[in-house]
Amino acid sequence: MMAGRRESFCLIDELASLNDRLLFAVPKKGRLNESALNLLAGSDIQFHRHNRLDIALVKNHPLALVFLPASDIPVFVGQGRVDLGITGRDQVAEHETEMPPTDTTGVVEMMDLDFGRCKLQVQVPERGIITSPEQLVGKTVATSFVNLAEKYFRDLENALKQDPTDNDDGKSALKTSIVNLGGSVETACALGVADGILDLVESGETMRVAGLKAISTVIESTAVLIKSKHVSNPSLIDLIAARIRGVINAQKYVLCTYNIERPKLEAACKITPGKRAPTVTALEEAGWVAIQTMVERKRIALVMDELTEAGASDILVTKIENSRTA
Ligand SMILES: Nc1ncnc2c1ncn2[C@@H]1O[C@H](COP(=O)(O)OP(=O)(O)OP(=O)(O)O)[C@@H](O)[C@H]1O
Ligand SMILES: O=P(O)(O)OC[C@H]1O[C@H](OP(=O)(O)OP(=O)(O)O)[C@H](O)[C@@H]1O
Repeated sequence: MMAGRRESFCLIDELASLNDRLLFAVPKKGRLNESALNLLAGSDIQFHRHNRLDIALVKNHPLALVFLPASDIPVFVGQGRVDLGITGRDQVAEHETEMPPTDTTGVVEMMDLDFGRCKLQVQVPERGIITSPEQLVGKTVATSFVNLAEKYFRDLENALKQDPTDNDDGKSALKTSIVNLGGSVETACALGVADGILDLVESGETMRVAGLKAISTVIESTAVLIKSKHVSNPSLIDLIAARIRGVINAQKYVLCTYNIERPKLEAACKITPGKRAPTVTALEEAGWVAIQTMVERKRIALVMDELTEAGASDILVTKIENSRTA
């Protein structure tokens, strides 16, 4: 209790002290929280968050972080109440299905952040008789993505109505009912709440353990940086975006250096073309050059094999701490 009284920060006081600070929404919990915070740390956005307070002033920029559920971030940014945000593309799509963007509302996607990769998939019991989403028409589907589910099944229902090959076994008149669940959606079929679900899949482990299989993909998602259509300080937004891009590129690429005889240079450059072009430096030893180039981290083992095959030697791979590239 004493600690609570000593640290008597409250949301209203913090809001009053925001002045002209740009507001940046960050997922307050869940799957995107840790990676988003790592991205801010890598971008040198320094803040101290008081216990339970969902606003934190950034020490080294005229910026304040607002910690919100990932699903609410498109609402705040879309209305221009918050300038920037990190959330999933699936959450943006869910919001925009309910509230289609206009010239002045809705969000602008600035950057793919390369984490939080998952698919929103229609799933049904593995041992059941349903093998296609059309067979779910007229049945019950549980999800946290009610707007995307409504749209997906309304579109399916309309397509079935218009299908001339449909010998109308009654499906065309049917309406699929969508049940809104807050979480643990994968339990809905086993517990008799729904015939199928619409839920996120990353590794597939949750789906497998629940005895479900995917029969269709509604959307593929990653975390994205979004901005509002009413940004107050575009130069600060650009600075923050450039820093975040630097951190992402540093995570995505490694620096590869190697030596090669000049006649083999052209073949080697085809293997490692770099982001713009490889840096080629003459070596003291006649006929040899050194190459320095950025390579996608996920391809580096294959690239090293191919370089060795092409005659490269002294291949070194180093981590990039940060970067600014076009
Ligand atoms: N298994 C996963 N792998 C990768 N990304 C995921 C995964 N599950 C969710 N995400 C991404 O993280 C976002 C937030 O999902 P999460 O389940 O963490 O929500 P949350 O903020 O905890 O909210 P709640 O649990 O209240 O629905 C999703 O919209 C999606 O973009
Ligand atoms: O394919 P997987 O790697 O198993 O991940 C998929 C699971 O992750 C998410 O749920 P989360 O664990 O965040 O909890 P929730 O069910 O409460 O949303 C999602 O809703 C799936 O249930």
